Amino acid sequence: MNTGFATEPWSSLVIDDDATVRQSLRLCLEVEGARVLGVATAEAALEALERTTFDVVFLDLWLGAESGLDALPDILRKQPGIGVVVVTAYASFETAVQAMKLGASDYLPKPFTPEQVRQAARRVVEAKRLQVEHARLRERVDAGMAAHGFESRSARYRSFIETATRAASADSVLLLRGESGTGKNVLARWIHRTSRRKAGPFVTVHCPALTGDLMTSALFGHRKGAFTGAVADMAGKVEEAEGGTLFLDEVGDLSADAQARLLRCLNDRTYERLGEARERHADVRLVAATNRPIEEESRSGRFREDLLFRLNVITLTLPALRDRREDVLPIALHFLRFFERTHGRTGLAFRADTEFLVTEYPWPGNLRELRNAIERAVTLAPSGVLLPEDLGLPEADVHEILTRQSAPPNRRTVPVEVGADVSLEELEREHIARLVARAPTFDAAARTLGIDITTLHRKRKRYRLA
Ligand SMILES: Nc1ncnc2c1ncn2[C@@H]1O[C@H](COP(=O)(O)OP(=O)(O)OP(=O)(O)O)[C@@H](O)[C@H]1O
Repeated sequence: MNTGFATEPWSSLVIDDDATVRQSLRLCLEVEGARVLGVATAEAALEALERTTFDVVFLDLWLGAESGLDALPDILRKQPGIGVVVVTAYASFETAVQAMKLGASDYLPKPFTPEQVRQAARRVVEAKRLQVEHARLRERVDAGMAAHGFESRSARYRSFIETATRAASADSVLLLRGESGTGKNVLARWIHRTSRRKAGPFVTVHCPALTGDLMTSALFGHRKGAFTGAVADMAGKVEEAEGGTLFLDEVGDLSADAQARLLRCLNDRTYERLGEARERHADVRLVAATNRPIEEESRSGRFREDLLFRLNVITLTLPALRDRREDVLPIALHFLRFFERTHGRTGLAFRADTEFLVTEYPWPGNLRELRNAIERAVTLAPSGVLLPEDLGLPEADVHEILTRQSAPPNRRTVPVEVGADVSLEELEREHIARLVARAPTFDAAARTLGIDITTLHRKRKRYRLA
């Protein structure tokens, strides 16, 4: 009978050198709907973790001659974020603290009751479910935020989006490139939504999170018993994405085996689950992304050249934020309005020097860094007027940019005139100053200059014009 607290199937790895304890933990957990794998040694546990993801691990702190505490960091490295409950007959406050410091989620003293096991498993599984839910909500927030995020004043970016729109409808393999935080994940999701596969699923695989057989089985699935730890048949992400789009983030991190299988899947649309002879057909559109120079990895033999050719048919390279400066302020204002709503604040505005900083800062972390800075300011700023320090940017950069802003314009002997020995900036400043002085309104001045009103205000601030 399954009296389980979890509505979805979940799995547990029990690591204990005592077969009786393994058996009693198995019984307690199976009643709760878990699929359980029991192993006696740390080595067997690490091997199982290499191949299968588990929701919760029960780890005995005394594994014969081995110490469970020593194995704990390796377990957490194999599957970052996995919940580990440490179990021991020699419960002491110090070992508990030590285990928690090393990253354990909970502590179970021996002898335990079925109710204690159930409670410990429930806490870990529910915390994990909440994390997944949080990530899902975050993705929806990002997708919602991006609804206006493809509008642009930059001719270069607009032409990029036009190309991306054409590529989206083509149903071919796409490779998205660009620095970290330029929006490859958001673009991939948008490509899916605008493609003819939009009614199908969109499935993301973050390749660096997977290694070895675990990667192959996560992508292509496995058959029960295919390896230690394969406690049930499992479909892979390729199957999950059937009829839709499979997004491989950081594709350069694919293992050699996964690369070979993916190439075959792209070439003849077939694959097999690990440990199964049955050939399956895949109707999936592949979108891959990388922020690394994958050609170098191909030259060094880490990434198959034939797969790179296959992925590289249509490449979309997202520009860095510093290469589309005209978009920075409108996007920052978009984020400001967005976070105002989500944080229940109103009437927030950048002070003039904050606006100057937002426009001039190079944003090496691109859209992600901009979004985080604005969210931080909206969350922490004590007043409605956002100050430069509210953005939490590196102090040296802030100082350098704000010094530039407050530097008095050079006293010069040469009059600022067309054809004189002056820079374009000085000419622009002078031209805007004279036009604004004589135009009846800022709107009229902007029209004459052929720029929009926001750009005019930005330039007035930048040149410190009245
Ligand atoms: N078009 C957009 N409009 C508004 N915000 C965006 C847009 N694209 C991305 N962002 C913001 O930037 C953040 C980072 O985007 P994303 O994760 O897509 O970048 P990435 O290039 O895939 O980064 P990495 O290479 O580090 O995985 C998103 O969480 C979102 O907040």
